[in-house]
Amino acid sequence: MEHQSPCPPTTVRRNPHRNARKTPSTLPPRDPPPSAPSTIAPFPIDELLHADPPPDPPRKPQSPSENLNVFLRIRPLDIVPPPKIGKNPSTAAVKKKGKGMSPNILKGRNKNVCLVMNDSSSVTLSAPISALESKRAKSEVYDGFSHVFPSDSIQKEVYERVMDPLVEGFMEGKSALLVALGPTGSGKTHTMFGCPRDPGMVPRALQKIFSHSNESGDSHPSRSYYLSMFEIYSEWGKGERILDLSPNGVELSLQQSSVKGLQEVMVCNLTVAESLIAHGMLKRATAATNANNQSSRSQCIINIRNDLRNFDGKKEFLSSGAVLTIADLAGAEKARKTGNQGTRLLESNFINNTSMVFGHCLRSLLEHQKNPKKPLQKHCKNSLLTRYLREYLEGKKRMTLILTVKPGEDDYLDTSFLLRQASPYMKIKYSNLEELPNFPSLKRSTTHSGSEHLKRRKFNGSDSSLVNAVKNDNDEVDGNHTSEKEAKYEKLQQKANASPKSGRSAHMSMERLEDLHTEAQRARNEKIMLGFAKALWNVLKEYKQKLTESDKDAEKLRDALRKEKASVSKLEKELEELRSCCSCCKHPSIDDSPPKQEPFSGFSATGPLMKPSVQESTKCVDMVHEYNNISMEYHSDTLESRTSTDVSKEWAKHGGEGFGANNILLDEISSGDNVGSFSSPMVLGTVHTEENEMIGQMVDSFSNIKVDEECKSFPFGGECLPRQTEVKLADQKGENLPVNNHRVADLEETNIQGQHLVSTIAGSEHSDNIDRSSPPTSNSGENEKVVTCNTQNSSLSMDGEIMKGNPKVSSSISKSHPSVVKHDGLADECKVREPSVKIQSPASKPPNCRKSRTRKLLPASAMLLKEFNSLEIDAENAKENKGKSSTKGMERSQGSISLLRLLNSNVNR
Ligand SMILES: Nc1ncnc2c1ncn2[C@@H]1O[C@H](COP(=O)(O)OP(=O)(O)OP(=O)(O)O)[C@@H](O)[C@H]1O
Repeated sequence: MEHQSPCPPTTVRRNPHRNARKTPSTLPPRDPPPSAPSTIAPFPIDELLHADPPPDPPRKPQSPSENLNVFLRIRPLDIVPPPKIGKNPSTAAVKKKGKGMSPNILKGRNKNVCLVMNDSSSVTLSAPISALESKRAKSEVYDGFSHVFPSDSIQKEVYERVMDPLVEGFMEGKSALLVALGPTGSGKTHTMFGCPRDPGMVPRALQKIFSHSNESGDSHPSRSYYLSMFEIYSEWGKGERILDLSPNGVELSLQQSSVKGLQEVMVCNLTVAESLIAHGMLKRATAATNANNQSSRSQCIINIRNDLRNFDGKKEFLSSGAVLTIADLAGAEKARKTGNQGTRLLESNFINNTSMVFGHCLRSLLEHQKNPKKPLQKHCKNSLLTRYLREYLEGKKRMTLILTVKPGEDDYLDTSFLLRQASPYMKIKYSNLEELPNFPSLKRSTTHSGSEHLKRRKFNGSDSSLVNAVKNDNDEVDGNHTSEKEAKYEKLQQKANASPKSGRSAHMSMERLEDLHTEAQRARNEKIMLGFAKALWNVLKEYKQKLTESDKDAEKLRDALRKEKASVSKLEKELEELRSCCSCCKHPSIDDSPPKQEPFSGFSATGPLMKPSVQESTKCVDMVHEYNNISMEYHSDTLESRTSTDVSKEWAKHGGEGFGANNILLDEISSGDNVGSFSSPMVLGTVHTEENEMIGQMVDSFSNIKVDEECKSFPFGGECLPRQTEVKLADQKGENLPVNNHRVADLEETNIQGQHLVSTIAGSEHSDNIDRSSPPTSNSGENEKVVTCNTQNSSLSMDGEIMKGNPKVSSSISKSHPSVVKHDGLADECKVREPSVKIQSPASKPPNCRKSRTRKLLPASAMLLKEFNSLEIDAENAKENKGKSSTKGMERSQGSISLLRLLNSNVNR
């Protein structure tokens, strides 16, 4: 029974291509595709899976004008799929399988594929039935790949096609970048790193590099390589981070397009390099998902830098600074397929976002190249990966892409997405960038338009004169000429483009041109550094100037401070001297330094009141002034310090000259101006010596005298001349009499002024209760009695009032004269003086005392008489006492006698 063979279920009639892209016309012509019809006839899938790949086209040398190389690698289909997370408890066993990275191909288990290889540069993507919305089949042809690696391709083949040209270029000094793109589990990591049994691109590249180095080790001893490895990851979705995958690597940061702090390990042999790579792979973040049991969760980047230090003199190596970069990106993944949750889901977002940004950058570059008016979008700044690969993504450096896909029907959407996204990249064109690496002028110009790249690429540099001109210009290090050099270089390129030449001479010229550009770059760097140094120098100069000014100001301040200190010390010295003088003044020697005629302001002898008296008075007036000074000193601050000896000496010195009535003092006292200060307890309370006591008594006596300005009876000068006449009379009458008795008797017997004088001495001028009826006596004893009686009366009669009026002053006075009370005569005098002082005190004065004051001065002779009496009493009492003061009293008595004699003689004259 013959059965009609049914229509094969796997036969799918697909619609004609809708989005299939023809090979770009700019691509080099490839071998005619075996069969790339627009409509694919139904064919068994087994044929597709197990059919031999079409013969590879002959390998052509990479043209400088070729487009972006995009390779496609199809992962084997029959690999044991990873167990579902959480459903299979034996995950560890599965992981162990996966770790072995040996494809466990289950032949015939899943023969439904969606991607078939048409030829070495094209594939056809057929949508599975389940994915079709309608019954109409859908297939897409993607052509134009640099090469398509079938599922059974081996690592070596991939390396030779993809990596080896880059390594060779790297060895020649050309930087290169290889990026693996593809959905999760598509074999990116396997392609890049492989396994020990089947190493991937990186191990093979290292093997090639070091084998080449070993072969030419003797001739190029200066060549060295540095390896660095880092990953960009996202932890808990908190942004991107960079981790150094080298041993002792730490977290890094990205500045501009360079990773700051990235460790570069110098590798001198393959073993070291492989161990570093293995260590980095162990350190790299991976996790198991439903799509891949060891899924990469980060973007891993490996840099191999070729550092060529010297030249061998024969061959010129331009590999200095060339970097070979290999990037294994984490594959885009769908949460539905991976089953990611939580952290894995956040990582998926980061991975998908990075892949999307990467694609945006390349698409923007492509659009910009198509239409130069369209600006290059700045998508690179949206992720660390694109920022790091910015120069590549902006078309400044050549890069290579290898796409890994899974051919299964289940992976149709992922594969379709990747092919649709990446197939346009094949149209990205590169100018001759690799031949002119790291040229600043070129870097700037490439950002403007792609047409300039073409111009540079066509440059053959055969015009040696122009090259020499540029070289000569480059010899100048002056940075100002660098821009001119660059301009000349641009002109040079334009002229060279106008007359292109080919062949070996053009290539050599290009190499020389590279040297010139290297020198130009050096000069530009020097210019930049020179400008920076100048700016820094200017700033330092400004700071130095400011510092100098500040130092000057500080020096001025220091000088001023020194002066101030000197003045302060000087003042302190003066103060000390004054203090020492004060202490010395406590024991002044008047004999050695007689007081000068510089009256104290409050006791000035040259005041308006005293002027007429000075002119008209006799020497006695001068003596009064003399005493004025003495008294001034006495009352200023030497009152308490002057010893009896000093006073006696002064007394003896002045003899009859220096002793006299202190008119000014009297004036001041009687006017009440200085009563307060004069009668201050502080001053008077410090008087303890006999001399001070005596002087105090004298001053007190003076204070009793009131100058009657209205009566004009001042005895010595001016208006008081009548008194002086009366004094003369008294003097004429009592020549041989004792001075005291004579004076007192004369005064009391002959004129009213005498009585007035006596009463004034007694301080009874203003006292109404003084007994004025006491009869005067003519003998000395009576006189003395009268005086005593008068004084006693006055004192008795005054005491009560005064004590009431100013007990404080009275108390102070009594304290200041403690010894006076012991002697009757002196006590009487004191009793007389005490109330008189009190009478003159402000407290006892009437309110209008100052306006209606009367000044009445005693003749100096009267006062001297009074004092003389006291001295006599002192002399008599001295015998009863210890005898010390008697001698002094006698001296003073003698001085007083001589003084009185002199006074009398002056008066007589
Ligand atoms: N060409 C191949 N031949 C044999 N096995 C392969 C091939 N490609 C991938 N595999 C296997 O597939 C599994 C996943 O591969 P790999 O981890 O390289 O995928 P991936 O693209 O890096 O995934 P992810 O993006 O998640 O890291 C590995 O077990 C690997 O051994």
